Amino acid sequence: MLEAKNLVAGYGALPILHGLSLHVDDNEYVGILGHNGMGKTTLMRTLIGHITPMSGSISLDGEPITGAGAHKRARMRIGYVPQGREIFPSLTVRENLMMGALSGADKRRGIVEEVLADFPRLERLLERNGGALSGGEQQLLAIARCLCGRPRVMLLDEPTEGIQPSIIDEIADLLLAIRKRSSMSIVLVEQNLDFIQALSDRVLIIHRGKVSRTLSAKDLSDPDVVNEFVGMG
Ligand SMILES: Nc1ncnc2c1ncn2[C@@H]1O[C@H](COP(=O)(O)OP(=O)(O)OP(=O)(O)O)[C@@H](O)[C@H]1O
Repeated sequence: MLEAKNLVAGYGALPILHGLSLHVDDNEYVGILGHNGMGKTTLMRTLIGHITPMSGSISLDGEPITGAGAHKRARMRIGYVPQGREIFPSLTVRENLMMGALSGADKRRGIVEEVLADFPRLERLLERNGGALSGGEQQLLAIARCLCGRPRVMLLDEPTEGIQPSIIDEIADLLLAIRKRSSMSIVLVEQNLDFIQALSDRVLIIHRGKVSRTLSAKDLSDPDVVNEFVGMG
């Protein structure tokens, strides 16, 4: 459904991705692992349209979207939850969610309420400013805001970074429940091996700007594999 072919992308004249290809099917959750600085965030920013690749192509259902900006991609229902969350700190939780609904393709009334049904912790905080939430609550808000745009594919960049374990479990349970009842796909960049293993159908190892290997979630239980290909074990 989402397909990237031979992406070369980076900053200025310096490529960070060196011919990276990947595809994500409907309802598939694909994890991405790699050392710091290997280009995981650069990949996400290229997929969402913040970075225009120097060469290569990106398509959604066969339609080329390589040159389309982030707003068009949101309308095409590619959602992005960036590393560091980037919620609006001076807007309330409710207003943050309304912004997410506005940027998406589906402008139906009631979307915010539908999404909130999965986020009881946020329902209690609706009138609080985003900046006054804990890190974990902000992460939940960033995911909920993205879901308000009704994404077909959600790009999630290190959602567990700096988050308390109970909220990490909530996020994992929520994403697994969504997979059961919708066809949404996820591309998940993550350093937390337990989390990526719990959620991913396949895990791509990124090394020097390319996919160097594809692992099954089961492979991640093998410390030798993890040491060899990820160096995090
Ligand atoms: N705005 C920028 N301008 C120039 N170089 C950048 C910029 N952002 C990132 N880089 C460089 O691109 C390389 C890849 O960075 P990227 O953030 O994609 O890596 P990453 O795999 O996501 O790492 P991390 O796990 O640390 O977030 C790094 O060497 C980084 O210094």
